[in-house]
Amino acid sequence: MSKKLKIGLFGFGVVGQGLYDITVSRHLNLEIKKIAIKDASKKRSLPSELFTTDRWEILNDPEINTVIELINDAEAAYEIVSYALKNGKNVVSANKKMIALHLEELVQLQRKHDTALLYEGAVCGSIPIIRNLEEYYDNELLYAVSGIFNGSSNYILSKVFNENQTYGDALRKAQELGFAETDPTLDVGGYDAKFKVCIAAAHAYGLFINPDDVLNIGIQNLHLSDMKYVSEKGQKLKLVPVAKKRNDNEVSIYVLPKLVERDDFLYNVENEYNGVSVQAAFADQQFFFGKGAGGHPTGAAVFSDISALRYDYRYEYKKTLVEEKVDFNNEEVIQVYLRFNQQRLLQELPFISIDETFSCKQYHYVVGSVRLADIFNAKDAILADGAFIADTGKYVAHTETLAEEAVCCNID
Ligand SMILES: NC(=O)C1=CN([C@@H]2O[C@H](COP(=O)(O)OP(=O)(O)OC[C@H]3O[C@@H](n4cnc5c(N)ncnc54)[C@H](OP(=O)(O)O)[C@@H]3O)[C@@H](O)[C@H]2O)C=CC1
Ligand SMILES: N[C@@H](CC=O)C(=O)O
Repeated sequence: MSKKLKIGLFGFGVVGQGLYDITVSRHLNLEIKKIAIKDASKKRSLPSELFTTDRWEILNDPEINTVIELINDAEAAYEIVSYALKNGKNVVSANKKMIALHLEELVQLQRKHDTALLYEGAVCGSIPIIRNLEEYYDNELLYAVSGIFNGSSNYILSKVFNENQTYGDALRKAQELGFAETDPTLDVGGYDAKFKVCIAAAHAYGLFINPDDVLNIGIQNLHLSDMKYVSEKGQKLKLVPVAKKRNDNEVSIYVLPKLVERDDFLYNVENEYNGVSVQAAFADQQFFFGKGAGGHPTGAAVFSDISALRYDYRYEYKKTLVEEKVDFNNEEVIQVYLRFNQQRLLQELPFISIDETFSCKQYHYVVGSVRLADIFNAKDAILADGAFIADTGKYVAHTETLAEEAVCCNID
């Protein structure tokens, strides 16, 4: 027999309303008792008695056993979620920024207070990736989790490449459709994808990472010359977060635009759709595809978490408990395309090797190998130059191997 859920809902925006539509169309054993919002003067589609601007009406109501947190303010969300967990309420949240910034502590709170926090909707909207990483890949050796994790930037890239829309128009449309974050820099700057991949890494590898230590550069400096380069090569450009094993003990995590070949599953992922590729030792490559943003797709993931709470489902974070720990670092070497304006940028971003160069009056580009740590250190300079950097996806031997080769060949 499933538990009756008495719900306090925080947020009645794109996702909150999407979730509400789903709950009224499916008859689970649950009731939304109160909805907390911020602006009391906004017109609502439901009776006014259902709404409050006082969070304590929900948090201190002993009848409410489940809090659904769907607000667009990560700091307030952290206060609400941690208070609820400490006070015996289970929580569902879609707030990837809040979760990624506080995950380790939120896991401790769940353990200490015997409460559950579920957040499938926080990573890739409707795609059920967290529960799969947690349960299905429980004992599988995972080499890599990567893909398209941000619907807004993918929507923008689809519109500018396939429909000749301007970047600004496409971004505005993504905002109108409710895909973009309140601050869209989070989307186009690769922060949102970074928060999501950090959460995924906790379930894939048992790693709690400070997102500030992870490289993220997005599509914000995309220029016509970059689009020309990509199209001439018959490739597509996607914003791709990567979490991959370098060896038994080390994991690399980063977010960069990526040049994608026609035979890559990501090539055909367009608009607000997301795609998650899991590379596992025995299952080999698997690909999950679905809507990554929007009220109903995200609401569906939140609804599935609510449904799971009726049966006391919780994440066990099993991989954080194993003895053989893995570490995160930025030592990986990748091949990148870098289009830039000022030659001095190459002093800030030291290339290990250069495979292709081009120069004209307006701009220059190089294709070559570079350490993630060096891109991380040069991030501000890259963005200030107006440069655009993208992972070519071409395999590069690890730094140690390159260093060994340099010694063999007597290269400095
Ligand atoms: N949009 C999407 O496709 C997806 C969004 N998410 C995440 O879901 C969350 C909600 O996003 P979304 O629905 O798009 O956001 P919206 O901006 O559409 O809605 C935000 C809601 O939060 C309410 N709110 C803000 N601050 C507070 C507060 N302190 N107390 C109570 N209510 C508050 C707002 O109130 P009011 O109505 O009064 O303004 C509004 O109802 C975010 O964390 C987002 O990152 C996750 C996956 C997909
Ligand atoms: N802004 C996000 C919303 C879903 O997480 C996105 O565009 O993917």
